[in-house]
Amino acid sequence: MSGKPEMPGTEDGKGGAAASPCAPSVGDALPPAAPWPADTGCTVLARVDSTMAEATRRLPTLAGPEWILALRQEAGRGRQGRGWADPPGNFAATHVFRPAQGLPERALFSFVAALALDNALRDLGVPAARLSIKWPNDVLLDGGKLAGILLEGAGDHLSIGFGVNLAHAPDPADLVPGLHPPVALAAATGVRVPPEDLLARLAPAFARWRAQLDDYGFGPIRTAWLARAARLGAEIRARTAREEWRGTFETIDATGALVLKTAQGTRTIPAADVFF
Ligand SMILES: O=C(O)CCCC[C@@H]1SC[C@@H]2NC(=O)N[C@@H]21
Repeated sequence: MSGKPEMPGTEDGKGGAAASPCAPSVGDALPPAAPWPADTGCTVLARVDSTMAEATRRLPTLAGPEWILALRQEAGRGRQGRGWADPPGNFAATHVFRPAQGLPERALFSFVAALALDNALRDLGVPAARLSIKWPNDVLLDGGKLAGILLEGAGDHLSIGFGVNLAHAPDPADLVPGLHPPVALAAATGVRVPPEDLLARLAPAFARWRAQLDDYGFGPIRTAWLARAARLGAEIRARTAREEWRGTFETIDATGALVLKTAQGTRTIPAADVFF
C-alpha cells in the first residue's frame, strides 16, 4: 500500500465514521505531508481513557502497526506512574507495533520517537531553533515542556505514547510539583495545529527514523539526537528514585544512557528524570 492508507477505523464512540485523519491535509499552506506509512493502520477515537490502555486492549486483534489518536483523553498516563493532563485540542496518540529489536534495544525507540516528533513539528512550521530535546525524549519549546513520550512494552509489542500541548498547557494544579514547566504551542508561537495534522506528519517521520534504526542501528540516530539535545555540555541534574547527580551533560552512549561528568567522576545513567 502506498500513499493514503485504506480507510482507517475512525470511531466517534457512536459508530459513526469521519474523514480519514491519516491523509495529509488538503489546502494547507505548508508543503504536503509525506505519504502515510505502508501497512500502518489508524484509528481516531472521540474519547478514551488512555490511548496506551486502548493499544493494549487492541493487541489481540491487531493486524499490523497501528496509530491510535484520541480527541479527548480522560485518564492519560505519564512516566514513572504519573498522570498526564490532556486539555481539549492537545495531541494524544499511541503507536503500537512489533519491533525487530529485542527487549534491551527497545529503549532506543525513545530517541526515534523524539526525533520524529521534532521533525513533525518543524514540518508544521515550528522554528527548529526554538525546539530541543531533553534526555531522553521530552520535546521542549523555548525550554518549556511541549511534549512527553511514554514507552510501554506488552509481550512482543511496543506502545509509544505521544502527548503534545498543541492548544493548552496543563493547569499547574494538575502537575506534580517540581516537574519541568509546561508550555503550549499555540500560546508560545501562534501556530495552531489540529491533532490530525500533527499525526499526518508524525507517522511518516516515525516510520523514516524507525527504518534508520532497523537498517543502520543506533549510530545515525544518536548523532541526530545529539544535534537536537537540550543542555549538551551544560550542567544538569539527573534524579532517580534513590539518588540525584549534578554534573556536565557530556553525551549519550551507544545504549542511549546519559553520560554525566560529576565532581566524583563520570556517571553513566540508564534512566532518570533530568532537571536544569
Ligand atoms: O510523562 C511524560 O512525559 C510522558 C507523557 C505521555 C503522554 C501520552 S498522551 C498519549 C499517550 N496516552 C497516555 O495515556 N499517555 C501517552
